[in-house]
Amino acid sequence: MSQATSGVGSGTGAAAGATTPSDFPDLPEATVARLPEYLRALHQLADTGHDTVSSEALAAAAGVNSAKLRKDLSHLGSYGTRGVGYEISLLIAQIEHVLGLTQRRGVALVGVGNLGHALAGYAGFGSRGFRVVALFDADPRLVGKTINGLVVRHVDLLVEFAPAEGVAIGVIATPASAAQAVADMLVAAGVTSILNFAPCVLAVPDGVDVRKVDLAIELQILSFHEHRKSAAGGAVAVGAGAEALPR
Ligand SMILES: NC(=O)c1ccc[n+]([C@@H]2O[C@H](COP(=O)([O-])OP(=O)(O)OC[C@H]3O[C@@H](n4cnc5c(N)ncnc54)[C@H](O)[C@@H]3O)[C@@H](O)[C@H]2O)c1
Repeated sequence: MSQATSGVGSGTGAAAGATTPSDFPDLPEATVARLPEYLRALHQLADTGHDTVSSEALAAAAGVNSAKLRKDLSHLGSYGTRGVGYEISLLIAQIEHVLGLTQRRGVALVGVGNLGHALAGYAGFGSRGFRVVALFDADPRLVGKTINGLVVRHVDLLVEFAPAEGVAIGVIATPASAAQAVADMLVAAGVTSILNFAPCVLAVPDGVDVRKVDLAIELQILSFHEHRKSAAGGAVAVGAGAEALPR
């Protein structure tokens, strides 16, 4: 099993269409996590009429340093051309190929409360290679409702319907107390990739990948940096914009 918290994540040597993820068995996880950033930046550059981009400009657009970007892309066999840079369309095709984005993957959302409802209507999935194909919830008041053209089914039907709907990735947006049971259902339905928004650790069998998104963790990390900055500045314990918690 692999479980990770997100926070993050041409003059090409290898032809884009000829590569598969198994061609890159040693691709570092940190590089994989940065590829979507490069892809986003490359699409933006292509949309604004650019054909080529220097490593410095692409690195700036992706928010990384250019040495790291060149190293990342060298793992894919992309070295750019001196004086020209990377050919944008080729690099897009290659990164999409490595990330397996050449086919649109079906996503099931489980839990369509505040967060799940918002995710169900998120246009960014479609434009980035994903399609929400099924919605599940346990609340009888939600079951049968249509959200963004999809009918909410009872979660008890997940194992039956997920394979039929071509679900490749399950997104859990239920309370933490329900998340493990939902993960078990997704696994029973043959889903091997799970994005977990619930604040808990999931136990899954080998071969199932779980990524966790937790905005509170990101805020806590920022809080640590705020805390350190105020300590360095000799400020009082409660900094600007902060309020003491009740004891
Ligand atoms: N990761 C983040 O950054 C982040 C941000 C906000 C919320 N969350 C988490 O996301 C989850 C959802 O938050 P929310 O605000 O949408 O809560 P919510 O209460 O509005 O929605 C939860 C939904 O899950 C459904 N549900 C409960 N048990 C279920 C089950 N066994 N099977 C299927 N559906 C079930 C409920 O009926 C409800 O519709 C919570 O765990 C919350 O802590 C995470």
